[in-house]
Amino acid sequence: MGFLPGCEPWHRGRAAGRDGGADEGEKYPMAPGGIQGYGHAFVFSEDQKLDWCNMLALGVEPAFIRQPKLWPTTPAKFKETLERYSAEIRGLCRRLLAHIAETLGLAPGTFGDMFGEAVQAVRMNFYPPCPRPELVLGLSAHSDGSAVTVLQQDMSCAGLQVLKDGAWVPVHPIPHALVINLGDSLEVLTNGRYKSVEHRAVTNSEQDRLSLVTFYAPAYDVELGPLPEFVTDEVPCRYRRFNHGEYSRHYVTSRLEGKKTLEFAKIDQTTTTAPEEPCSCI
Ligand SMILES: O=C(O)CCC(=O)C(=O)O
Ligand SMILES: [Fe+2]
Repeated sequence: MGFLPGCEPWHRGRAAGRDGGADEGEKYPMAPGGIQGYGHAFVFSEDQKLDWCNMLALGVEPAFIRQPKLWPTTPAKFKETLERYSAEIRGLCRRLLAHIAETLGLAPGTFGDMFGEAVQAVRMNFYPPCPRPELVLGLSAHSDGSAVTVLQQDMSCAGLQVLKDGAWVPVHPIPHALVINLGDSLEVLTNGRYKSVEHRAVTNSEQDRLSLVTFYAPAYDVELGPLPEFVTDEVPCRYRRFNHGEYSRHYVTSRLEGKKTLEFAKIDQTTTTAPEEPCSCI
């Protein structure tokens, strides 16, 4: 699979202003505090050190989350290409979730049935070469607020790293391979059996880098909480129940700071007194 032909030139050439024209991205600005459009997301203060990344972020499904004015009109096939790509990735996410359910001893349709009309968003991250890569990250450490994330990265250089056993491990691009990250929804639903992966992107001084990322998450009105199968005497309920839309809002209004966002849902395990009501799970 190519790197989304038809969309890449927009991002790599035009958005960076290197075709001699105006920066196309300025036509689709991400509003302050917004999450769709072109610019910097997760910026909440003027003195915040910005990540070395320009992103074009677009809600794709369901249709009501789309902001058509923020969809680039050049190249002409941008919309058609992104829609075709997104439909394929949507099918892939559904299949992945069915297999993930099976690995957990659940019926394959468990997540599909639960997620309703799943939310799908895409982000094209562009990391320009950075003269001092040791001073700034391309994208700060975080876990994704999705259930699964499908990531396509530039073949020309590595940049993605995952945190494994306390060390940052590079995820080297493999030709024709997609990277699948588990997101926070699955960590909550499995009561921590599966963990959302903490990851970040680093920059380099030599080359720019692109990544194309699809986030696939439950519909906003879905209530999440650990499934009863994963709550036992040995593994008590670690997350409270919450509405996914509520979590999404919390996620996009918080800085990227490791897995801190998930604290929103965590039950404090250090309390020794029994909760007044037993943990109510789905
Ligand atoms: O650029 C990358 O490889 C990471 C992107 C990422 O983690 C994200 O957009 O959430
Ligand atoms: Fe991510």
